[in-house]
Amino acid sequence: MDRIRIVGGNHLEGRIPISGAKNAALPLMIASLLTDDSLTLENVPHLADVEQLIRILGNHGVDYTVNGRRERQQEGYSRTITFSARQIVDTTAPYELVSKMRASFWVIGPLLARMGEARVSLPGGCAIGTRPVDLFIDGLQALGAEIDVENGYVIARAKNRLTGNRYVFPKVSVGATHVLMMAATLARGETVLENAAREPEVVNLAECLVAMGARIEGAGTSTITIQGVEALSGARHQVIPDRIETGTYAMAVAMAGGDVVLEGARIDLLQNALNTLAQTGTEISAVENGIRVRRNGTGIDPVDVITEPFPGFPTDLQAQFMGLMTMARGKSKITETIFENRFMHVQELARLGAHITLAGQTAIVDGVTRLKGAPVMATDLRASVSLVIAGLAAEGETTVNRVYHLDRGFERLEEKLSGCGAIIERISS
Ligand SMILES: CC(=O)N[C@H]1[C@@H](OP(=O)(O)OP(=O)(O)OC[C@H]2O[C@@H](n3ccc(=O)[nH]c3=O)[C@H](O)[C@@H]2O)O[C@H](CO)[C@@H](O)[C@@H]1O
Ligand SMILES: C=C(OP(=O)(O)O)C(=O)O
Repeated sequence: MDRIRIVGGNHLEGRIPISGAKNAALPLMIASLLTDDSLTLENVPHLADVEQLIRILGNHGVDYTVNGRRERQQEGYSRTITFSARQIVDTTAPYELVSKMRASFWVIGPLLARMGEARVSLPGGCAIGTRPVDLFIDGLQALGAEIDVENGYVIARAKNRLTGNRYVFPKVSVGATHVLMMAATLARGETVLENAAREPEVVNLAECLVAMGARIEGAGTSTITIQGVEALSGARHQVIPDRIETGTYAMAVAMAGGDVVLEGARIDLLQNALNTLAQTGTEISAVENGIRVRRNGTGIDPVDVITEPFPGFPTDLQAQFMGLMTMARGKSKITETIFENRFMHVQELARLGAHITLAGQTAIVDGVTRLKGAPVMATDLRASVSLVIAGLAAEGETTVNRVYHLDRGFERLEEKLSGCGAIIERISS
């Protein structure tokens, strides 16, 4: 199993290219199931989750070409991939595939809308908490689907096409918003989704669906209106830059000190997190085609955060921000409201010398003046990168084990950081 070895202490100076967003690419790839035409996606990140979803879509009959070639490209950052679901050969998404990646449950929306049936394994829990699907089921039922849950599978049928309806989400769900929006594009009549997620990834998906011929208004607000159409066509669409990768490297610069331009990053995608980072004493400015992040010689001021749906502070940056706060000049409170078990990095940060106590959904971080390198274990995607951030400022050597978590969501992390002067390498074994 690969490990990442870091020797802390170097400032970061230079440029880091920001990749396409994992959390936008995955639903966009799934949207290819809605049409028998080709969907070309530009700026698709080269990540384990993307490769896994290619396998899952392949099981349904989706073919793909990478930059015009059938084989997967070994070199290069984010790629252009064309997906073609000319024929859906299987409407079942089996446990063996869905259990490997939670987002694959989302195939239920397009399969049901296009084929009138879908049989999709329940995703089950994951390290950061339970991942319920009640809102997906409620919402699809509101569109007229008949749904049974049997033997760990959600079996959905809509033999006479889905029918538009008004659905009010009882709580904000990014995944259920993606799925209901995709399903409603092919439903009969109008669907109004209220209390919908406003995340940039929802907007990116809506724009792609519109390019495919869907009629959608209001994406990015909490009310999305969709007029169903008979069929969707192919399109060419670009994945937005990854706001979580952007925030992660911004926090890495804040932690290690230095001056880095995040190339291709967009401030509007993570205004709240950048405002929070600015309060720590980090300088953030817009530059041509990117964001400049600087912290030189000043200490890190403590700032409290509460994770919230967009436009609030994202749960996917909570662990990284906690990594930064471990060396702040005082106490900060970090409250997680989205997932019930997203604090597994606390124990590992403590191994590096961090002082953190947990009180329910809040972590109280008492900043220390130095961290010391140690072997640590990645427990989930964002937790693992918080350990990398801490390792960049820790004295001596930190080894992050179970790097496959990082490979789900960070393209060429060690190359991007070492390109800015960090001592970081992957040790393959
Ligand atoms: C609102 C929010 O911040 N969503 C995050 C969530 O999206 P993801 O789509 O994974 O999760 P949801 O947005 O659906 O979940 C938000 C909340 O709703 C609950 N829920 C969800 C579906 C359901 O049927 N029933 C239910 O109760 C979840 O348990 C959670 O507490 O994780 C992603 C990966 O970390 C993040 O990128 C998203 O920003
Ligand atoms: C936890 C994440 O992904 P997933 O929801 O696919 O597990 C994430 O992107 O931080």
